[in-house]
Amino acid sequence: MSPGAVLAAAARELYQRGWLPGTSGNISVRLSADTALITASGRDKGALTESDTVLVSVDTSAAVRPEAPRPSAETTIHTAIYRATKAEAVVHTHSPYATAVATRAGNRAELSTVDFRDFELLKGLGLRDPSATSIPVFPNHADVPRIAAEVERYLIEHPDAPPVLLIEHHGLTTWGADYAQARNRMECVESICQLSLLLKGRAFS
Ligand SMILES: CSC[C@@H](O)[C@@H](O)C(=O)COP(=O)(O)O
Ligand SMILES: [Zn+2]
Repeated sequence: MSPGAVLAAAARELYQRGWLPGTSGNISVRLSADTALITASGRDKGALTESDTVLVSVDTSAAVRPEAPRPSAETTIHTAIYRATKAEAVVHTHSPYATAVATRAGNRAELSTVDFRDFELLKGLGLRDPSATSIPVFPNHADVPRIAAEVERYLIEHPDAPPVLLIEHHGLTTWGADYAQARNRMECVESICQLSLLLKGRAFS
């Protein structure tokens, strides 16, 4: 399968799980040192096809070909992650439990963190110490490049940060060495957030 067909099939699968409602969410894979393929903006992710993907520059976040569809509105966040980490794939969802945790834990104006401890699924995140982690929660600025700049600065200043970020009132982003790993991490975090909410308050200790 071509990278575009892989992205489209991935988006359809995440949509079926209920994690990309109402055209939300975006996925990208790195294709070379300076390029990544990302989902086009505003498309129904449950019906995505290969033609709904766009090649963008990791350096500028712009589409490589001017006639291409408009890339995701959140392309700058993906490219910030590619510049700041060794990620080869990035997944952004509006999965409900992670979004609820981000919204309860966040601070509208400033970066905060949410701490998780002792969940077996933390082992799915590739952490040096999987017994606990601190996930950053970024303010949901209307200006997406401002979110991206804060993400890039945080990841450069915290090289051991988990491959996960939350955006308040918005959603979840994970990344990994390939799409399968990024998606698997997303599923682990969504499940940890669900468990945290079931356990009421434990995510906010
Ligand atoms: C449908 S509202 C969600 C969007 O504002 C955005 O957060 C999102 O996840 C999808 O944006 P997109 O530009 O389609 O990649
Ligand atoms: Zn989003």
